[in-house]
Amino acid sequence: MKITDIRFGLLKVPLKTPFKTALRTVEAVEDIVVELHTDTGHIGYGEAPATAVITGDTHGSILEAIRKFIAPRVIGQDVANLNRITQLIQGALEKNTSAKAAVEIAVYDLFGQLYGVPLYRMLGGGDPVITTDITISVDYIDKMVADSISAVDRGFESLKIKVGKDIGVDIERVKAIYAAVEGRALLRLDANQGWTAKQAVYAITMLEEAGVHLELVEQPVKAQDLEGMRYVTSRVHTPIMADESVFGPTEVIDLIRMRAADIINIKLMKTGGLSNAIRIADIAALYGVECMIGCMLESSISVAAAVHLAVAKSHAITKVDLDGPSLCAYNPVDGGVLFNESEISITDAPGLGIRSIQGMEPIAA
Ligand SMILES: C[C@H](N)C(=O)N[C@@H](CCC(=O)O)C(=O)O
Ligand SMILES: [Mg+2]
Repeated sequence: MKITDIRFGLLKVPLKTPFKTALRTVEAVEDIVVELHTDTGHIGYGEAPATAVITGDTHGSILEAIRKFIAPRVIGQDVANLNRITQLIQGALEKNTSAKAAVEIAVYDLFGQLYGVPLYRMLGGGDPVITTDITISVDYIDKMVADSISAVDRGFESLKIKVGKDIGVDIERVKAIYAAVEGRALLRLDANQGWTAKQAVYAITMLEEAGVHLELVEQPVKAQDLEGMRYVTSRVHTPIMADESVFGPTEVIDLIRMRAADIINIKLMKTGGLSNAIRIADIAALYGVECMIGCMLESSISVAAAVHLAVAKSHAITKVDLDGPSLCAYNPVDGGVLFNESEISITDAPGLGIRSIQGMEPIAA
């Protein structure tokens, strides 16, 4: 099975409700879809969101990186040589992790199709059902409490509460939500870099002393502030998770050696796809560090790849934040992984199992 062509589309799917973090507010998923065509007629699918405030990637940069640097290396390659292709993709240019991820995901999809089995089995197998949390956007306290109760009523047992806007209000936000859902859901906080190290220690300590149990706090301080991450991690009881601070395997090794976080959030759009995500899960497991699998604002195309990875690497990936498809007003994908509120399950279809994608605008190759 040889890769013969690469095609692009723009996928726009409105969100059920605006997604608000300390970094940005978004009303729709607007992602670049990549199709890899082959001489056997099989098509591999990938997807890349333009999360400029986190990865630096824009629609323009994703398309340019693939057209000029990645596609010339990938076209003509035999899908059976998976490791050679992933090396070609990763070595095509620096950074541009979302572009690399979209193409890598499509190659792994084809690799599964080549052997006629779902991707997670090619990655080592596992139990093909996982449970995700759901994000509660940062907002007025009453709205966040109502959104949290509604999520718990829909069956979510883990809530990812966005904070990082105003330290005093953040503490009140979390106390109010905890009082409303205590015993029905675990709370994870994500400050998306919105606090200083001292503010983070203050807020987390206040919540600990008030008896609010938090499963973890994600990325309390600026991405580059690894000393700040270590400062917070060493001063609170609540586990601290690194998200924007770590993209690839070498950063993960540095972070673990510094003891700058207790948990790592792996996202395919930060790692450049599955090959580095697999490395991170294996490195973390070696050091006995737990991982979360997360996503950006992505539909069920690229999130499907993250689900397959989570199933195959469940010894290392113990926490799941793959709520992108649940945040969308509808699922544009026919086939693929099944997203049913908190429960995500994989079918027996080969690769990612995607049959077609509705409502894409074609983009010239
Ligand atoms: C969607 C997911 N639950 C999430 O919160 N992901 C990111 C932010 C993604 C974005 O801004 O597009 C995170 O910070 O964990
Ligand atoms: Mg995060």
